[in-house]
Order: sequence, then structure tokens, then C-alpha cells
Amino acid sequence: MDNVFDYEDIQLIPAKSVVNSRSECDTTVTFGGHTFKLPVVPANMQTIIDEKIAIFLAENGYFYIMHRFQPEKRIDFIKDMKRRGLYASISVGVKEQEYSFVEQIAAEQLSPEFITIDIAHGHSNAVIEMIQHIKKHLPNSFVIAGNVGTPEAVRELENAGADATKVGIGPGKVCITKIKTGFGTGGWQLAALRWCAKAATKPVIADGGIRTHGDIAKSIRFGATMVMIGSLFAGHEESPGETYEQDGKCFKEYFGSASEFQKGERRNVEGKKMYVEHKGSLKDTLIEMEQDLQSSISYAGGKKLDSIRHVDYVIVKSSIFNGDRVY
Ligand SMILES: NC(=O)C1=CN([C@@H]2O[C@H](COP(=O)(O)OP(=O)(O)OC[C@H]3O[C@@H](n4cnc5c(N)ncnc54)[C@H](OP(=O)(O)O)[C@@H]3O)[C@@H](O)[C@H]2O)C=CC1
Ligand SMILES: Nc1nc2c(ncn2[C@@H]2O[C@H](COP(=O)(O)O)[C@@H](O)[C@H]2O)c(=O)[nH]1
Repeated sequence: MDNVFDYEDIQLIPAKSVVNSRSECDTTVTFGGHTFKLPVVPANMQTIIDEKIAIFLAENGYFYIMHRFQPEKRIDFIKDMKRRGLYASISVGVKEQEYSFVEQIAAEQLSPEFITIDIAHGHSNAVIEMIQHIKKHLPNSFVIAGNVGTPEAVRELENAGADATKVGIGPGKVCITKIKTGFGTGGWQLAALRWCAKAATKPVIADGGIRTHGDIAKSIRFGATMVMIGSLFAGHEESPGETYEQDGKCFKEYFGSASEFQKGERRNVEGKKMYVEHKGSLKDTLIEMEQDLQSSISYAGGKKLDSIRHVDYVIVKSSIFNGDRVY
């Protein structure tokens, strides 16, 4: 791989606008047979999403993926979403008990519309076997598999039956994989996305490293159908987790799924915790994201999201850490 770059190294080049108002621009995306208002999904992490937020997102036309860190609540969650006439979108891991869980939801005829296999190193037999297990027992569920960082991995997971792959190893705000292991797409996530998306025959989700709303447009330009975001969704009124007050300012915690705070032990820790300044309501952030993306579409010279995929770009500088620090 040569020519690597990250979000902050790229500027998209404007084309002549074909709209009189940004409100004419359409940010909707079709993914897994459903149409969503935005090509954006909050990260399936315990400090980012809970049942209440999932209901809000599904009811209002947004995509969500529920996290897998309270496994005993997943069956009731699927039932509750179905009872409300909403789609169900859950996460699974790859350990033994997850195989029985998949069989159980199949036996109870609770096929969720979306299942995300959520592990750190998704290019593995463990993920391939789980994809095949889900497809055998729940053939109607749309399977998202990850995380990966190479075209080989994308192809292998697609060939195993994944309906979409999730790209990003190490670019996350509370991720320390790149520092602790020396591996990943941290510092060149956008280039890795382009590399993977070129090989993909099915949708790709860009996961991690989004620091500004403009990075959503850049992800679309470099091949993403959907963009998973953690830190920008942390710290809202609705966000799970404690609110802390310091010097008159309110903060909320945001911790990694592989941090000791999630795991409850210091074993194979690849995540950290940070405090995010209170940002107001999630609804307002989603509206602002939509407006900013409408503006991106207008700069791309089109009316639909797809127009962003064809714009020119320049590489303006180079950086490794994308503004992140270890602590
Ligand atoms: N996107 C990213 O960059 C990263 C995300 N994460 C997030 O952290 C959470 C925990 O992830 P994870 O530890 O995978 O989940 P689990 O703790 O559920 O582990 C999944 C299984 O995979 C094994 N495993 C974990 N890492 C590796 C590896 N590098 N090579 C081979 N086997 C491995 C584990 O065994 P054992 O523990 O014994 O090795 C375990 O059996 C997830 O939500 C994941 O998305 C974590 C790191 C990076
Ligand atoms: N290496 C780790 N990556 C993690 C961990 N917990 C979550 N994640 C990944 O980060 C993104 C969110 O990134 P952000 O830049 O938008 O904040 C998330 O979707 C996961 O893929 C972790 O403990 N270690």
C-alpha cells in the first residue's frame, strides 16, 4: 500500500451546485433493504447506545446497532422492537455461547433484521464460522461482519456469506490497539477504507476515526455505504453512563469496548476511557449532521448522496495520530 492518507489529509473539491437550497439535497441511504435518513450509525458500544436510544433511532428512520455487552437482555430487546413494529438490529460475538444464542432466536422465530458480528480481529475463522452459522439458522437476517482492514479480509468474509463488512482496526478515539500492538488502520483509515471498498462487492461500513461531520462525506467519497461513529455520539443528554460535573462543566464517560471498564478486568486491554463534554440532545446532533451532509452534497454538485462518490480530491498533509493521545 502506498499513498496512504487519513481524514484530516483530504479535502474534497467542490463542483458547480445544481440546487437553489441545501434542503433539496437528499441524504437517505438504502442499506440491508431498509431506507435510512442518514448513512450514519452510532457505534455499538455501551456508552453510546442503549435500548431507549435504539427505539428513538428506529422510530425516527435512523439505522442503529445495539451493543452485545448485556447478552441476557438481547432476546427481550428483539421481542420489544418487534412488538413496536420496529426493525431489530443486534450484535453478537464469536464465543461458544453465541452459537446457542443464534439457535435460540431461530427456535423462537425471532429473526432480527440485522446481526453484526462485533470482534476486534474479524479476519478469522471464528468470524467465518459465525457468519455461516447465522446464515444457516437465520437466513433472512442481514449479516454485518467485522472488523477488518484489508481487501483479502473483505473478500473472505463476503465469500463466507456476510452481507456487509465493517472496516477499521485501531482508528477509534478510545482505541489503543495501534499503540499496544503496532497493527491496524489508525492514521490511514481513509486510505484503508478506499483499499477495502475497491475489493468489496457488497456494502462497506467505515468504522472509527470520524472527528468532524465532513469526515462522513469523505467516507462516502472513499467507498463507504454507512459510517459508524462513537466519539461524536458520546456525551449527549440521552447517552448512557454517568454525568460528571467539574468546574461548572458537565461531562459524560466514553470508554472502549476492549477497555478495562467494559471488561471488568485488565486482560488484553485495547481500549481506554475519556470524558466528553456534554453536547445537548442527540436529536439536535442528528439534525446538524443531516444539514452538513446536505451541504456536502451541494458542494459535490448533486442532489443525492451518490454525487459525493465522484468528486475530485487533494491530499493536503500527513499525520499519524489524527489528533488522538494515549491518555
Ligand atoms: N475496531 C477496533 O479497532 C477494535 C475493536 N474492539 C472492540 O472491543 C470489543 C471486544 O473485542 P474482542 O476482544 O475481539 O471480543 P471478545 O472479547 O468477545 O473476543 C472474541 C474472541 O476472539 C478472540 N480474540 C480476540 N482478539 C483476538 C485476536 N487479535 N486474534 C485472535 N483471537 C482474538 C478472543 O479470545 P482471547 O481474548 O482469549 O484472545 C475471543 O475468543 C469488541 O466490541 C470490538 O469491536 C477491540 C479492539 C479493536
Ligand atoms: N481498538 C479499540 N477500538 C474500539 C474499542 N471500542 C470501540 N472501538 C472501535 O472504535 C469505534 C468508534 O470510533 P470513534 O473514533 O468514532 O470514537 C467503534 O465503532 C469500534 O470499532 C476499543 O476498546 N478498542
